[in-house]
Amino acid sequence: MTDRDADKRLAADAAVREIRDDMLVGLGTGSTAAYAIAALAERRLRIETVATSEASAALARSLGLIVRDFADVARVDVAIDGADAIDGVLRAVKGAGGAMLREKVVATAADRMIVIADGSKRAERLGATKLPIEILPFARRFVIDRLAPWFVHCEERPDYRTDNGHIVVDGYGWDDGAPEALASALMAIPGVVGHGLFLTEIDAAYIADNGIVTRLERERNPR
Ligand SMILES: O=C[C@H](O)[C@H](O)[C@H](O)COP(=O)(O)O
Repeated sequence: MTDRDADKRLAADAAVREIRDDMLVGLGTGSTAAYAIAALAERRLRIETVATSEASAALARSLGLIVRDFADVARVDVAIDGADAIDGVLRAVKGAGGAMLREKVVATAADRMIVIADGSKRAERLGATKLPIEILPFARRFVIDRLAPWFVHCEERPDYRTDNGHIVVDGYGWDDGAPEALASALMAIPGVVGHGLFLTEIDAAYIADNGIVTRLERERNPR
């Protein structure tokens, strides 16, 4: 296990310690979230889960966790998920694994949303990280054209579909001075179904650097 993987596991273990019997837990997607899923399974709590991707659902079930269909769920107690970049005020970019739309739904449904990460994910500025945008395939060309003013360049992921059957375009070189404006502008383009900017959803983060876990809490939750 690399140091980075060890830190992912430490952050995941710390977050999973918040989980209690009878909770409904949102399972994130990606390599860090996978450590949380494994840690949850190891604890053998009396919990149920919902998953933000088919991959996480399959992993959780293979480890013996109960995974409910989120379509039948209105709220979640705690969601635990990774991030591609997270800043000091708990704003994040997610979606390198293409799961950002379901992740945002589950994060918003959760009373408490916890990000887990190794220290490489700390970011002074979010704009240095590519921003994934999920797009209705029908609107592909139209949306890419409308995205152009907001990014230095955009790249469509080749031969790729999300669990929702959509395509993903990664936007590089974006102005992170007013991310709320970018988030609103993206969602105002018909055919954009989601994006990886998480500006208000995250309540806490456990970030592990070289074996030391730091917990960050949102001081004032504007939701
Ligand atoms: O779509 C993927 C998710 O947003 C992941 O949570 C994110 O990309 C972090 O993944 P990892 O823990 O593998 O770096």
